Amino acid sequence: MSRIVLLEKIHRSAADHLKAAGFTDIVQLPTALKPEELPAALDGADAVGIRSATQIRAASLEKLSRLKAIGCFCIGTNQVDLTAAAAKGVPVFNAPFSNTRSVAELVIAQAILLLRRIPEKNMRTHRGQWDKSAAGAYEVRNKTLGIIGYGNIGAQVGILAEAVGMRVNYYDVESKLPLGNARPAASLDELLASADVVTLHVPGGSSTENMITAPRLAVMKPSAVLINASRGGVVDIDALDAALREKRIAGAALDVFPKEPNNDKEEFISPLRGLDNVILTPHIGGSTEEAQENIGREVAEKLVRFLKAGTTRWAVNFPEIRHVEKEAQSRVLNVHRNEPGVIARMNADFAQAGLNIVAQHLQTKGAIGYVLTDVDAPIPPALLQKLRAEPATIRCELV
Ligand SMILES: NC(=O)C1=CN([C@@H]2O[C@H](COP(=O)(O)OP(=O)(O)OC[C@H]3O[C@@H](n4cnc5c(N)ncnc54)[C@H](O)[C@@H]3O)[C@@H](O)[C@H]2O)C=CC1
Ligand SMILES: O=C(O)C(=O)COP(=O)(O)O
Repeated sequence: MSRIVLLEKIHRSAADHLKAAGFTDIVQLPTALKPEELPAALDGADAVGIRSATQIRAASLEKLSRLKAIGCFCIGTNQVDLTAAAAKGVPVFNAPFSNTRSVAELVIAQAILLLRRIPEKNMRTHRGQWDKSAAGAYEVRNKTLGIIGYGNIGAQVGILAEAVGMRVNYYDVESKLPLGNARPAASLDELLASADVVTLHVPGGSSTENMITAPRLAVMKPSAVLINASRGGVVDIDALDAALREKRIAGAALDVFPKEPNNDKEEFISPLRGLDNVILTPHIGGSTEEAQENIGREVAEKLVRFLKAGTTRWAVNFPEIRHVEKEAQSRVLNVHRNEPGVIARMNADFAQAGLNIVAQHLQTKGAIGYVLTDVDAPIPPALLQKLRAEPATIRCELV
């Protein structure tokens, strides 16, 4: 029976779904793990569930030889080395839409709070000051929202922003169909210069690392505010700190940080702590009851389908095979290097063992080939060994 380890307080809906599907060996841990803690914690694990904080890089994957699947119980997957995982025959799943709305609602709330200077007013009122003044406080109506990254979250933020009367501009590296009255900007700087509220919704990783630096912040209006609920590395935090302290921009709301604590015992360290015009939240953009319950169920279902049937629909790094139940007594899962002749040789091995193939499902993605073969007989251990010994084989197992 497969062992599944769930980290980072994944919602109980995940364990409930896994148990209902017959998986009883479930280990649940409340925190993220550091790379050096992974081998011991995941010893014997067939699948692991993480959220955004646990980094699974190539070096860790090398040590996790039994691991067959990774479930990211969130949207972002930049915390996993997707290429290294695919090369080890490990599909990675996520929940690409489940917390979109939660992030979009938070961003709209932050836009309103920042333009009304609520963070400062809140701090002052807590300190006993009665700063009843309209100076520098604005409605969001008729203001321009600049969205960087017009994907699932960015587009939904745009729709909600129009509902409160904002004009919406967006910038994306891909050509995107504008929703509502949103308008694409010709360049990042054009978008930054036009916006009263700038909000970031790009993926993390090397392509967006330090996308917002001092020269980019200098293009923004002094009255504008910046919201980042994407990934901490997207903004050069020292440059932002300087821009805020020198009042070169009016405020910021940050939900994500270059360095985030792994658990609630570790202190959160940031130069932005204590600034009155900044909203800081502990990476809770997607942390609503609704989103977490949905995510738990959705990713658990993907893991169940993979562990029980080998199907990989919605895997983010792997050839996708649509869900089909086992159509015969045995199903052989084979991950291999995508090169000519592999399937022919494999099928010859089945034929030599006197086995008739009932159904076969093949997909490839880049360097990786993936095939499920259904046979109406038990698979002899010698055949399994032979298939595993094929030079192009990365992983070959019964499901
Ligand atoms: N704060 C939180 O709790 C949460 C944060 N997130 C973060 O939000 C990110 C975005 O999520 P989705 O909208 O679902 O992803 P998505 O993949 O639907 O959209 C990302 C968009 O960014 C665009 N993009 C990529 N590189 C770009 C660049 N250099 N410049 C401009 N545009 C670029 C893509 O073309 C795409 O349209 C996730 O990758 C994740 O890191 C997601 C959920 C919760
Ligand atoms: O969904 C995402 O990408 C997020 O950033 C949310 O991460 P979390 O599950 O809250 O650690």
